[in-house]
Amino acid sequence: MTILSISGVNKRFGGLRALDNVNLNVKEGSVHAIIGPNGAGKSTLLNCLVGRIVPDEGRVDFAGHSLLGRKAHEINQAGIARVFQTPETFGELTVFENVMIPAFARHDGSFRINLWKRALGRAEIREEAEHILEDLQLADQRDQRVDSMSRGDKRRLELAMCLVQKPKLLLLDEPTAGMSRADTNNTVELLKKIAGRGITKVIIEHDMHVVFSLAETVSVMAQGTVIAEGTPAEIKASPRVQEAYLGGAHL
Ligand SMILES: Nc1ncnc2c1ncn2[C@@H]1O[C@H](COP(=O)(O)OP(=O)(O)OP(=O)(O)O)[C@@H](O)[C@H]1O
Repeated sequence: MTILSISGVNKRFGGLRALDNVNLNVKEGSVHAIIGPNGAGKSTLLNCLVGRIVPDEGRVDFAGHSLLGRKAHEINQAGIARVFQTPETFGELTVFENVMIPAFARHDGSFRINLWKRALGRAEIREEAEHILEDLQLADQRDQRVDSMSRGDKRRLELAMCLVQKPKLLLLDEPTAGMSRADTNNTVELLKKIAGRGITKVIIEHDMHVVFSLAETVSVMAQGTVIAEGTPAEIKASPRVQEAYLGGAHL
C-alpha cells in the first residue's frame, strides 16, 4: 500500500525548474532512497514534504490526506519526522532532556524547549525516553550536555528525538554526511535495527554503500525529475542511471 504519493509536482525558483513533474510513490513500511547528482532537486522535494516549500503545482498525499498548505508542525503531528543534515538539537540541555522534548510533544502536541521539565513528572514519557536512549546506544551519555558531543553522536541523538515521536514516516536527509566510515557503518547498523518497527523511511543519501545496504527501492532524480526507479540491483545495472548520475562512470 502507498503511504506517500507525490504526483505532478513542479517548483520553479525564478527561471530555474528545481522540480519538473515529479511523480513518486512510497510503499508503507519500505525503505525508499532518493539519489541523484548535486542540484537534482532532492532537498527541494524533501522540503515540499515537510511544509518548508510549497510546490507551484501537483499533489503530495500522505496516508490519504494532502500535505499541501499544512504547517510544518501539523505535518509532524500527522506522523512525519525528519532528520536534518545538520543536527537540530538543544546544545545547552542534556541528551536525556533533548529526548524528553519530542517525547512530551507526542503526548501533548506542543514542541517547546521549556516543556521537558513538565514531562519529568510523567513516568510513561520518562520510560519512553530512557528506552530510546538504550536503543540508540546513548544511555551512557544520558546526562552529558549536547554541545560537548561529537557531530556523529549529535546525529544519533537527533535520530532518537525523531524515533521517540513514533513517526509513521521518517525522512532522513543525508544521515551519514560528514561521518567517518566507522560512524557511517554504525549508523547503517542502527537504521537496520530500527527497520523492523514498521516505520516507512525515505532517505536522501550520496553514499552509495549506505543506499545499497538499506534501500529496497531507489528513485533516481536528475534535473528536477525522476529518471529511474527500481531495486538497488536494477538501478546499479541501468545504463541511463550511470549516464545521468555519474556521466557514465559506474555506481
Ligand atoms: N531557495 C532556492 N532559491 C533558488 N534556487 C534554489 C533554491 N533551493 C534550491 N535551488 C536550486 O534548485 C536546484 C535543486 O536544488 P536541491 O538543493 O533541491 O538539489 P539536491 O539534489 O538536493 O542537491 P544536493 O545533493 O547538492 O543537496 C539547484 O539548482 C539549486 O541551486
